[in-house]
Amino acid sequence: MNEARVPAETTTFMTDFLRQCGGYGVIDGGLATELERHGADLNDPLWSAKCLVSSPHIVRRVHLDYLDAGANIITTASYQATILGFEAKGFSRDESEELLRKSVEIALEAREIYLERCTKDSWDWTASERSSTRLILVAASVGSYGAYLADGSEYSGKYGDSVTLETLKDFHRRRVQILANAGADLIAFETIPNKLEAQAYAELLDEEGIEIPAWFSFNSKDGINAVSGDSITDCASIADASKQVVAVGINCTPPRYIHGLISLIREVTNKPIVIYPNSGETYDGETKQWLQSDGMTGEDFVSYVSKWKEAGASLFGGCCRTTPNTIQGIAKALSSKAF
Ligand code: MET
Ligand SMILES: [Zn+2]
Repeated sequence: MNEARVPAETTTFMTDFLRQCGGYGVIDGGLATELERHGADLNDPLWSAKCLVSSPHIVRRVHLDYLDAGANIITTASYQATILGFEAKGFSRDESEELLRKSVEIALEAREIYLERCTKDSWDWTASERSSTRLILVAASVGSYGAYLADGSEYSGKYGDSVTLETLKDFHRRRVQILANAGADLIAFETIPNKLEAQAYAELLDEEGIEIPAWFSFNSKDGINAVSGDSITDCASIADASKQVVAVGINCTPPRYIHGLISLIREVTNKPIVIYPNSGETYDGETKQWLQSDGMTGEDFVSYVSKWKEAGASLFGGCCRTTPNTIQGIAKALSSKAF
């Protein structure tokens, strides 16, 4: 680890942000599934990144809906945006890189529109003071190699023996560089299925001298391990060891597993814990449909947020199939508690 290159402000980036927000941060909810609710057809290897090409206005609209719902952090539509993915669609290398930048630009634009609107709408001094101090971060989403494969392997984490640490680093390198230089405040490495990919991200951040911080967020389907079977404590330890990682956690995982996972992660790190579960429904890759399963519903999910905060998490949002309503519920639940 080349600590000399990690800016001093990176170390305290998230704790400073959380302090300024009153101790916790609200993240947005599902982006891709919300784009679908707005009529986007994402049945495509690019998934949500398809909208960067076909309907950037819907992406901006959804970012704005989440800001209106109370989110302090919005994540870009770059989850499944990759240079190889765009090239497979016939875009040139330059055009592909431009589309990555565009994902960040749309989110920055939404933030600007939102803040401007707040200032205009404010009718008294108190309101304008409040809106001008509302902190909003743009997190550039990076989905896993498995997400690019678009074969559901971000939910198995099994890439086969031919995929090595170097394969993963080479796959993500240019994409991470571009997103880091596009004006985002941090990188959200999301739905990380295994240790190998976490290690690849940690090494990339270090070797490429990436100047913005990052969070690492894993997914689980048993409440103990990442989806690949690697233990969640091993995964979180890799995140803990990277100076540029400012929060560690779980996303796109059923709400019923979250409490236990927070406790496991807390055993190996003192970094802020980020959680943004999915709605608890399960995705059937064959039929391409979401199925309601037993356990918590979206409403229960919101009522558990304060428990998750007590267990040690400090950044809360939603993943697939959660909506601006979910985020509004989370924001309300947190603001009504005296923590
Ligand atoms: C499969 S997890 C997807 C995460 C991404 N940020 C989204 O909400 O679209
Ligand atoms: Zn998800």
